[in-house]
Amino acid sequence: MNDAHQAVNLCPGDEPPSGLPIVLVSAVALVDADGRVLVAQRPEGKHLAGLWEFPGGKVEPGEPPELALVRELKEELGIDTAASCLAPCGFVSHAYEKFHLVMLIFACRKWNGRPVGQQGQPLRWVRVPDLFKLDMPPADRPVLGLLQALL
Ligand SMILES: Nc1nc2c([nH]c(=O)n2[C@@H]2O[C@H](COP(=O)(O)OP(=O)(O)OP(=O)(O)O)[C@@H](O)[C@H]2O)c(=O)[nH]1
Ligand SMILES: [Mg+2]
Repeated sequence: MNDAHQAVNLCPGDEPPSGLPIVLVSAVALVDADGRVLVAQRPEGKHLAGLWEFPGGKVEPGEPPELALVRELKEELGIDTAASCLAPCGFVSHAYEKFHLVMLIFACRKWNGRPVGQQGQPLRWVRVPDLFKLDMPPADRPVLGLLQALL
């Protein structure tokens, strides 16, 4: 056991603040009746184009994260849901080259409508163990562990 007065360095990899802007994103694990999760392929021309992601997007200033996600799900997938249908799962914090991403992850099992990529982005329903085989953004890896534990 650690002596309370003893200096310990538990996090030797910690670095000083990077000065990168923080970007807050809300994203969702949309879960169907078979326990599969929806992923979308990021459109051409966007950061990390071609990778499979959890639908969602940037939280606007003053916007509650749940409402940002309800808005994004309408814009990106054409489905309707509500803040009360979003269960917080966790978050990831990841430094990209030009910004630091803080992404809140919600699970959602109730929505109206059939998800269709509104910018033509391909969609796939994937079992959680199979998510590990997909090409996803580097920030998303810890999310898979979260989903494995929770779903
Ligand atoms: N939606 C989403 N964004 C992710 C994931 N993983 C990840 O690193 N991101 C990053 O989070 C950032 C913001 O996401 P976004 O591009 O969906 O934002 P958005 O829908 O508001 O798009 P816009 O800025 O073109 O309007 C992007 O740089 C994206 O690469 C993920 O699983 N889902
Ligand atoms: Mg988006």
